[in-house]
Amino acid sequence: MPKSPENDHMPFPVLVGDIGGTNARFWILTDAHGAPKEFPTIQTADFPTIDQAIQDRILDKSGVQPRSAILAVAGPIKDDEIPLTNCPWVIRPKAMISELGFDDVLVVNDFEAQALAAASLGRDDRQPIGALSENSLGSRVILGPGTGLGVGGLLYTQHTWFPVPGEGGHVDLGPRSERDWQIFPHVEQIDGRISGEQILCGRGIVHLYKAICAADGIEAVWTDPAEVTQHALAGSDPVCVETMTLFVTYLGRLAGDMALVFMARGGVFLSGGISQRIIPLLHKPEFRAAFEDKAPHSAMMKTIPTFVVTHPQAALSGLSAYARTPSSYGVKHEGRRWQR
Ligand SMILES: Nc1ncnc2c1ncn2[C@@H]1O[C@H](COP(=O)(O)OP(=O)(O)OP(=O)(O)O)[C@@H](O)[C@H]1O
Repeated sequence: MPKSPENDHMPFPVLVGDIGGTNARFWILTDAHGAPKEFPTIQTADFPTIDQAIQDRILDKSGVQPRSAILAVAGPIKDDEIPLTNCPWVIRPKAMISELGFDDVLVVNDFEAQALAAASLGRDDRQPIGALSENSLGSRVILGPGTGLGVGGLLYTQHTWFPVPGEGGHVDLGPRSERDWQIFPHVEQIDGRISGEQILCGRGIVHLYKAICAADGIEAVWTDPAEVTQHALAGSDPVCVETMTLFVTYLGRLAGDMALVFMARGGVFLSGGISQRIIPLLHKPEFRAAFEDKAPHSAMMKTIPTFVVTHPQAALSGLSAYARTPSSYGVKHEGRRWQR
């Protein structure tokens, strides 16, 4: 099993990687200060193993042999073999050390990487939703609707950022308004319940759209989430407009709940593939209204800023910030760091 040395930094050059189901993205940091060396995004389907992808597209192209790797992956890290969700790649840190020449490999959760980004992103890397554009040095939350719904916390205490990976996308989402009560009986359930991820992700958009059609007794036309958002943005289909109005309402409601849990005075950050594509819809009043509608704490909620993360490689930026100044972050190494 892996060793558990805490608080020592990963030796440079460091390969940072964000390994998703569809795409894998990598940078090499040669030292703690210089700009990262960037590489084109790799489609995971193009290589049978992550090791081949790293060898062909990074090591053979770079001229720099990284000494260590920090990889962010979707899913739990429990063993020496880490399978990825939605892709046949398996991360084998021991083989990366013996065959690819690394001395040190750390594997973290993808929403931990996103949370690290929320600690370090500058003003140019985010767009405020609502009137508040500044944020204080305080705990934060990151929510990412994409293929699923990822949620991460970022606690700030004792001058240190502690990312908290969790499964917040699977909390219950309940009906609230009269219209919700008409629609929710038609939303597809998972084991008899409606979790956040049943609505607040790509396939969730289609679930919600179909539920509205069923509630109103009309025929569903669209089957792709991108079709629904495009018609909502263009105002060309009233059911799509309602779907996305309710989508941002429920996203605001859940974001507000997570802000309450983490007392996220430093703000809530929306990441994932969908948030950036629906920014005009998030700017409509419903998102913030639902976010703030948290009696008896509505006044406090009005003081919490909300942002869309616009940095194209937020997870890599978070991992890089950690690699450069590890002492600013409380990132657990135990059980997920392997050394030569
Ligand atoms: N324009 C759009 N509007 C709404 N949903 C979209 C749009 N484009 C893509 N999607 C949906 O977003 C989801 C993909 O999100 P995202 O790009 O965040 O993936 P991801 O989970 O980060 O992927 P990976 O696992 O490869 O990192 C899919 O369900 C897709 O159908």
